[in-house]
Formats: sequence, structure tokens, C-alpha cells
Amino acid sequence: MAGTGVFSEILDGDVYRYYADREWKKSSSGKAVAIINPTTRKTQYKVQACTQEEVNKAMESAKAAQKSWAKTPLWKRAELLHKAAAILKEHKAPIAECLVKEIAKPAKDAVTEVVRSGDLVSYTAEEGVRVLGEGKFLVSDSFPGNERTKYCLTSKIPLGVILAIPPFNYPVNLAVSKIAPALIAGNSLVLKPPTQGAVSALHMVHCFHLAGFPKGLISCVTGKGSEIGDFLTMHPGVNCISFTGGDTGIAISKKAGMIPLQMELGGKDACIVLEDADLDLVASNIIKGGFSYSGQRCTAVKIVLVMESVADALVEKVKAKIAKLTVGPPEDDCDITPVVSESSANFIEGLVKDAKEKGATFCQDYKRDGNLIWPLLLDDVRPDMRIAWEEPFGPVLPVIRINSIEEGIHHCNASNFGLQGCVFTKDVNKAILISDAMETGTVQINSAPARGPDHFPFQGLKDSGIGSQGVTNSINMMTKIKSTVINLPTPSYTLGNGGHSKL
Ligand SMILES: NC(=O)C1=CN([C@@H]2O[C@H](COP(=O)(O)OP(=O)(O)OC[C@H]3O[C@@H](n4cnc5c(N)ncnc54)[C@H](OP(=O)(O)O)[C@@H]3O)[C@@H](O)[C@H]2O)C=CC1
Ligand SMILES: O=C(O)C(O)COP(=O)(O)O
Repeated sequence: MAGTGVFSEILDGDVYRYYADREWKKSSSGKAVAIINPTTRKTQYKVQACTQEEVNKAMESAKAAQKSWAKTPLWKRAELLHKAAAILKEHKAPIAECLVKEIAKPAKDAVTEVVRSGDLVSYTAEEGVRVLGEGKFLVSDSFPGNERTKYCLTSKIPLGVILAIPPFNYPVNLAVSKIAPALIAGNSLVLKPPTQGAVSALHMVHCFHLAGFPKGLISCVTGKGSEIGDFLTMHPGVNCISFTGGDTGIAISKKAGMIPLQMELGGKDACIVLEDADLDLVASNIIKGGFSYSGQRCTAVKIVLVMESVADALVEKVKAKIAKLTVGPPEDDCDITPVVSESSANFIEGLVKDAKEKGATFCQDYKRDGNLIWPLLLDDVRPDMRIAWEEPFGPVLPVIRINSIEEGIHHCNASNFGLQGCVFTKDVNKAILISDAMETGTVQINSAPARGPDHFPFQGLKDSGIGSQGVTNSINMMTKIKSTVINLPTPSYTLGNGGHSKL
């Protein structure tokens, strides 16, 4: 159970402690932040509201700890990460329980998130040993005008202190996808978990604590982003920010100093359906892509752009599948569970009302009970409706009927987002042309958008992000290249087999 057994030390009365200097601490603020269970809409957990002084202290400790961590052999860093991964997987049940209670993730998906996170940490340890164990050797005579007098040795060095800020929808997985690359590369890390999801994240951090990472290397400071967010992101002790979330990321990137940024932000992933597509395959992927975790994924299918000639048939197939989705509490492992907050449900409802007023066809009746919104397919959506452009982050999916592929591509590219997209057709040549024309970080051919497998590059164009994630890219992003150049007084050429260089 959450907060019991090995996790009992992270709880103080009914408030979870924050983590710094290898200790679980109570904030001197004396204040707590409530975490509301999306299903019951009652306070489920409480976490510390950390102060600016506590953030300062965590930054100082992170800076000091990073220096000795960078001197720890790579294989030892990897060993500790493997240990943390095993502990995380061993404790998947209590962590999954937190995910169910804090963010209403369906029970089975909650377990999957923890297991996937353990796998990600192990994979990062293995990949780090390979990627960071190699550098480059360059010689000067390949550039015009140079003799072979300079040998350049490059290696990847850590950046320092990484600030990691994940969103509510994957508070464990999108935290470890930042923590593991940071640590394997020799950085230290300060984590600011999302408020909804903070307790799951604290349990995950305790698994790293149990693995034995040194004092100060990892800190987890809790509190509302609106209160401590700016102080964290503008802190002079931060050398890199890895953020996943919404428009907040755009504001952060304007305020942050001259440090590397990794931003994974929102998306309006389009699903373009051509006339020759396998409509059963499309319908299954629309269900998986549009409605899993109630549409609260940045990579969710957020708009279907289907050729008019097959639209009726596709809509019928999707309707039939929606009718089979189970709706209810995450504990019962329902397909559709309450969205994360009342304000999110209100926002979704606003998009639905706007579509209604402007004449969209409702394939189901709109139904809502508290934060629970029944899955809804909106047909005949037009570009003047908000839902054609805005991401609901909920179980509501618009369909726009198109008369040409160009129309579909135009709609996709007119979006301010550019995360992923997908195209369904049996004609692979057409699919490649469409993929090239879509202004998104990834295009999936004949499958719904998805971030995983976690070692694949993951990036957004336009307002969807800066940089690229995925295990290898994150390791590279959290390092910098350092060169050492050996300057020879005279050119030196190796002559190869049988040759003799006169010294
Ligand atoms: N591209 C991607 O991979 C993903 C994108 N998203 C996008 O994120 C949005 C929903 O997620 P949500 O968690 O609500 O996103 P938010 O941007 O609201 O929050 C993300 C994180 O930022 C923190 N935060 C809030 N304000 C600040 C601030 N001023 N400075 C620093 N940090 C701050 C939040 O903390 P707190 O919770 O305390 O407010 C949370 O940890 C959607 O738009 C979705 O598309 C979501 C997941 C993945
Ligand atoms: O945060 C998100 O929504 C993602 O990064 C999507 O991940 P997924 O495609 O694995 O759900």
C-alpha cells in the first residue's frame, strides 16, 4: 500500500515529505498542497509546499553532489540505475495505486506505466554505457589549408544540475525519462513533480533512494508550479531544463537563461485516412489513439481527417467500438475514467458546447458526471469550431471530412502544434509523400501516434517543443561536447602497412 512498508518514512502524519540530501523532510513553510482524487473529487493526499530557501538548499546540494558523481565510473552509475529499476518494478503495486488515486489512470495502465519506467531506466543505463563510453578523434588535414598537426579528442561531459518538470499524465514515466539520462551522463537532478501525480513521483524517488544514490544527487521538491515554478526555472543554479507539459513550457522558454532546454509540449495529432485504408485497422487505432487514458496523452489522436468517400463507413465502425468502451472508476480498470480535474472537464465541455452551437454532428449524446465525461465522437466538424484546433485532453474526438489529401495536409500544417500525426493507406509511396509533407516531429504510417518504444526519437515542431527526447537523444541533450586538441610541432602522417616514417 502507498505510504506503508518501505515507503512509510516518506509520510509524516497525513502529509508526504519532500526529498533532499538523502532525507525525507518536512517543509518549514508549515503548508501543505492538497491532491484531489479526480474520481471522488475529495482530497486524497497532501504534499509539502516547499519554500524558496528549501529550493536554494536543494540546488546547492545538487551542485556539490554532481562534482563527485561525475567522478564516479560510468559502469558504477549504470549499476545503480539498474538497481533502482529493479526496486521500482518490485514496488509497482503501491506506485500504481497512487497513479489510480491521483490521476485516475486505469489500474492496468498504471501498472504498465511503472514497469515501462523500470525498463526505461535499465535501457538508459545500458545505452549510456555505450554512448558515453565513446568519443571522437579528428585530424586537422581534412580541412583545407591544414597539415596533419592537430589531433582533436572529443568526449561528452555533463551539464551540471538538471531541472526536471514532468506533467500529470505520466508523473512516473516522464520523470524517469529525464532522471535516468541526467544521472547516467554524470549530472545531478532536481525534480519538481506535477501536483496531481506528486505522490506517485515521491514513491518513485524513494526507489532511487533505496538503490543508494549519493546525498544531494537527487532532490524532489513539491509545491504548486504556479507558486514555485518561476523560482525553480529561473534559478541560477540550474544548468538545463527538461520540461513536459502544456503552454507553461512556452512561458518557461522565454524566461529561462542561456541554458539548454528540452521541451515536450502539446499536440493536435491528425489522423489522415485515405480511400484505400483498411477501415477496421483505422477504427481500432482511432479508439486506441483517441480514447486511451481518456484522451489525456499529448500523442492522442486529436483530429480525424477522413476522405468523404469512406467517412460514413469509418464513422460507423468507430461508433460501434465506442459503444463497447467501459466508462467508470479507474479502480475497475474502465477504459474511460474521470479527467484529471474539474477545470479540465469544464474546458472540454466548453469545446463541446462550441461545436454544438456551430452545428457538429454528435455521434453519441454528450454526458458528464463530475469529472467523468463519456466518450464522444463529433462528426462534420468545420474549421470555424474551436475543437478543430484546440486539444481537449479528454475523450472527445472531432472528425473533419476532406475531399483531397492536400486538404488534410493543409489542416494538419495550419495547426500551431506539430507533435505527431498518422496516415492510413495501403499505398506506401503515397504515405511517404504525405509523411514528408506533414509538419510534425513524427508521422506514423498505419498506426496511431505514440511516443514509445522509449528509445525512439520523440520531438515536436512549432509550439510542440524544443529538442528531442527518447533515451539516446536525452542522454546527448544532457551532455556537452568537450574537445582536447593535441598540437604537434611538425606534421605526422601514418603511412600504413609496410611504410616507414622517417623520424
Ligand atoms: N508533449 C508531451 O510529451 C506532453 C504534453 N503535454 C501537454 O501538457 C498539458 C497538460 O499537462 P499539464 O500537467 O496540465 O501541463 P502544465 O504545463 O500545466 O504542467 C506541467 C508541469 O509544469 C508545472 N508548472 C506549472 N506552472 C509552472 C511554472 N510557472 N513554472 C514551472 N513549472 C510549472 C506543473 O506543476 P503543477 O502540477 O504543480 O502545476 C507540472 O509539473 C497538455 O497541454 C498536453 O498536451 C502533456 C503530457 C506530455
Ligand atoms: O505525455 C504524453 O502524453 C506522452 O509523452 C505520450 O506518451 P505515449 O504515446 O506513450 O502515451
